[in-house]
Amino acid sequence: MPKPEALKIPVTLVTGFLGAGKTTLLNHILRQKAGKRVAVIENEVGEINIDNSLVVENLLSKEDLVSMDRGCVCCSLRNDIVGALRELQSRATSRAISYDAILLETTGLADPAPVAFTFFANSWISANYRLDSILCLVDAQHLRRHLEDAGGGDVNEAVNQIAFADIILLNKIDLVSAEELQSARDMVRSINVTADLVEVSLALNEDGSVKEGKQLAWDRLMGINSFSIERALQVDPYFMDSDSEDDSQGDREDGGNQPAEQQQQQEEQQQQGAAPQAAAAEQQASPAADPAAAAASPQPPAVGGKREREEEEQAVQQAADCGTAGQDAETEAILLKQRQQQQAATAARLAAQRQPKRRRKKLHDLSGVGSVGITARGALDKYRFNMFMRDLLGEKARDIFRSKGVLCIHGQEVTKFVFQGVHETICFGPAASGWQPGEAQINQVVFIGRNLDRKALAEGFRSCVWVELPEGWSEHHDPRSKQPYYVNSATGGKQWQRPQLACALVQSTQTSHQQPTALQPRRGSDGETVVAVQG
Ligand SMILES: Nc1nc2c(ncn2[C@@H]2O[C@H](COP(=O)(O)OP(=O)(O)OP(=O)(O)O)[C@@H](O)[C@H]2O)c(=O)[nH]1
Repeated sequence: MPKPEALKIPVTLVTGFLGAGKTTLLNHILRQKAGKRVAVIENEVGEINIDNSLVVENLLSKEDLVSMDRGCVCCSLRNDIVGALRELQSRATSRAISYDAILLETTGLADPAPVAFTFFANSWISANYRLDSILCLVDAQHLRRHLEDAGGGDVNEAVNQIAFADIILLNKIDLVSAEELQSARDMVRSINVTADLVEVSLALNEDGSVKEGKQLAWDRLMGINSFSIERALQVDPYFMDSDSEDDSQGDREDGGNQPAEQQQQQEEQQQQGAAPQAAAAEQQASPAADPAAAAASPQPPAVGGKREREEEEQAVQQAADCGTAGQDAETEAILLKQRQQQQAATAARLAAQRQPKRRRKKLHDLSGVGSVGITARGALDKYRFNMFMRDLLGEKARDIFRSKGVLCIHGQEVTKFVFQGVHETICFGPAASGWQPGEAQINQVVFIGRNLDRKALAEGFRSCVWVELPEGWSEHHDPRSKQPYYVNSATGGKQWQRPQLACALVQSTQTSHQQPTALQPRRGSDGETVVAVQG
């Protein structure tokens, strides 16, 4: 039984290309909270989830975060959205709390359309949740590059993300000139003319306020009810068509444990034109499902041909006219409800009218684009790490869309460091909160990009692990360049090159999950210190 719209939990879909500022925005929203209980669903493309720990510190409880780490939500994980929402629901029930809002952060490579579609196609989700808005972060500094060659596949997801957005946050305006900002603005508007466009710089000041751009108040972003199926259909006429054999699996009260027979029946029904989403949307549209709305709206919503559409448009116009005449809150609530019903009716009509044709099979061809996650135990030599990143990005900044990690630096082991890279722009500094009790002080990095060489990256990164110098040698730093040099106390000799003895014997792992368990210095047969990675 669907809940009345007002009782459904609003879900904000946060999209935006890799590194555009989605997690930063989440933290900005979570810091404000405005007395609300917010849950977060994270989906990261990287093999190691770095963002979780960066978000969790702003949540009321760790339990309010669910991760979907098995892949990109738009390609393979749509049923996982059902699973994630169910997980949050069961955690909330066991703690006797309820959520005022849910933020769903997609990966930077996700197409928002199939994710949004799930909120209408799945009857359990549409009965309990409503898609409040699609909020897209755009990186003003890298937008042109992202639009030109994001992903390298047939579809540029950066374009899709902007096209489907209800609100666009043109972010990082602190990093661009006035001309570059104007050009970014024009590029965004050439893709989406209707979205609310807000220019911001979300990198926060010490006090948590947003730098430069306007303060982004909670109610500018949350609970704004701005998602519109009509607009989504304008962007993609096949929005309401499924592109996945799996869609039906999550579309049940039992969350997906339906017997095969029943499933087959459902598929047959779909083939006969009785699309379940149409029925669900119709049910949602029916005032009978919501007594308050029924009282407010004596006429059932129109579902059908041109005449009904005209009636709908008239009703919308009337509602708008009433609104401009300055109505009280109750009337505004009724008008809002009518709008929602009309939207649902439109969705139902369009879904019922169209032969249930599968949405084009995913063109999200990310061939050559992937992620490499690397774990290294032992504190890192800061200088080597800097050099490694400098050389890597100097050579491959165009292909490495995103890099991020959590690091333990030699000599500063008590501090948890975070590094964030978007192409060649790198930020490095202490994390907002340090290592948690029981948290392993290990280095974890993720590189996301095109044609990544896993072995070379793993070897390069692990060679940055600090290892003891051989006896008699000490490390010093040039006061100007900060470059380390080495002094042999026995001979008094100095050299820039680190004494050869300390070389890491690195094994690259097949997957990031296959982490080395220990990194222990030992003596090599020739007396050299080597570091053996025990996998
Ligand atoms: N200068 C500047 N940096 C920003 C701004 N917003 C975000 N950043 C930085 O950009 C980097 C990426 O930000 P994230 O919020 O992690 O981006 P994201 O979209 O969540 O990244 P992925 O989840 O990996 O796609 C971080 O180093 C942020 O601190 C901004 O307005 N100005």
